[in-house]
Amino acid sequence: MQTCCQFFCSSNSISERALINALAAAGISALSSDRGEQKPIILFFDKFDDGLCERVQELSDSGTERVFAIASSEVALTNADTWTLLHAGASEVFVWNHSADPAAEIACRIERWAAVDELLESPVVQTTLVGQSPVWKKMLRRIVELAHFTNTTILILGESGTGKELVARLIHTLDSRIKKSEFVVLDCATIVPELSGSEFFGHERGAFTSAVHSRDGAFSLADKGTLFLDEIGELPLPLQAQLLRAIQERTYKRVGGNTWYSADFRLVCATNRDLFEGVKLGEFRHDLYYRIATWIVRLPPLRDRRSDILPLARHFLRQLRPEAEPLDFDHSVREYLITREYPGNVRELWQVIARIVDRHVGPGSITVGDIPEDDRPVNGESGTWLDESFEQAIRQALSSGAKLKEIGRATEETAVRIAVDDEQGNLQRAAARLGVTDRALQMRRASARRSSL
Ligand SMILES: Nc1ncnc2c1ncn2[C@@H]1O[C@H](COP(=O)(O)OP(=O)(O)OP(=O)(O)O)[C@@H](O)[C@H]1O
Repeated sequence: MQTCCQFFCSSNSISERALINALAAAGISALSSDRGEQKPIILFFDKFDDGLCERVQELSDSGTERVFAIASSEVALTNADTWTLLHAGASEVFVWNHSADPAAEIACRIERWAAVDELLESPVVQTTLVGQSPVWKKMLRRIVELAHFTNTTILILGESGTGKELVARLIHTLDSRIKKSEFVVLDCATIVPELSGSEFFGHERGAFTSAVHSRDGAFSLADKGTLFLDEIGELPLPLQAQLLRAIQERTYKRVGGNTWYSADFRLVCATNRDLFEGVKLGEFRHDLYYRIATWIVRLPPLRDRRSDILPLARHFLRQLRPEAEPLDFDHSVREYLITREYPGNVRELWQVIARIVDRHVGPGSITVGDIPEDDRPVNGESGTWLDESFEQAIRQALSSGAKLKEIGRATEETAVRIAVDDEQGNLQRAAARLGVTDRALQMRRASARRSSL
């Protein structure tokens, strides 16, 4: 498979041509100039220094998601440097001669990343889980990779309404096991303790008074499929003990039976609780925790991905009016949706849109009059952006040594980025929101790009 990357060499010990030839032999065509494309980038260096780190940071901040930092020799890279580069945003850091064929190693990684990105952009992902914000995409990329290339156990953490169940279903959909079977959901918050054994393990006929027939439980139903234990943080301690063996060994006995059965399932659990805190408080068994938390994925709350609000709102609008002509929100409604608080996260946004749709009539855009009275901001609620969190951010900037010019520039750049993201790249609309001309916005963006290079 022919793959492509950008390539920057600041090494004197290996010639750029020799590296490009080695990469080409492994099927990677390396472009040595910056074409502004979102290709993986290889930074080849002789010496770790602050400049290298800043370069990695800039690339990663500007949206380049795959950066290789490759040292020409072991002396160029200490362990501490490796971690510093990873924290700055590098996806991979290694020494060129760490293996017999380093170019092939790079090719393997690029190939995997390309496969993950292809899945990420596929209709099955894009039409179920809406969101393009960097924090969301980063999380989703991890999910997609785990779902498709492994059958590992995954614990999904996140506030209520952040999409945990949807993500669990996506994991099942993308699971590449041959002969994959069902997605089985068990809500641990609603299990009646007396019937819990039967719910999980099934029962034999006559196992208890109402057991007139034998019955399969969740472990059996999920055989060759996925078992999703929702709200696992609500599971009472005695039940946690009962589940240990079945989860560890994938074997269980039905209630009232003596035969051991085995079930081959992928386990996905979700909770909005801080499970690790629960372990410390003795509310959640630590041995169970370590069995379900092979991989932990944290879903961001909606307030941390505000640029996804409008795309989500438009997605719900289409879902709620499948037959109708496409509609959009007018400027004030867009502003309202973006700035409103959503303690119930995406579910709350869905409900707001559902209420707006209930009220809307006519073919024109959705306007503020469509927002139900109870959802409208009370007087004085808008314009509260100069609040404590704003002060806190400025305080942090000052205490980390940032000067007024730098703070001003960062604030402007952030406002521009948010407006452009919120308006999905429509520069005219972003300029109108920012109160500048299109041309002024374009110039600002160009100068921000230049200063980040
Ligand atoms: N990224 C998303 N794209 C589209 N719809 C979403 C997204 N995230 C959540 N939703 C929708 O929001 C609602 C809540 O999602 P879901 O039930 O998966 O959340 P949850 O985290 O499991 O909630 P809870 O903890 O309360 O069970 C659903 O209607 C779901 O379809």
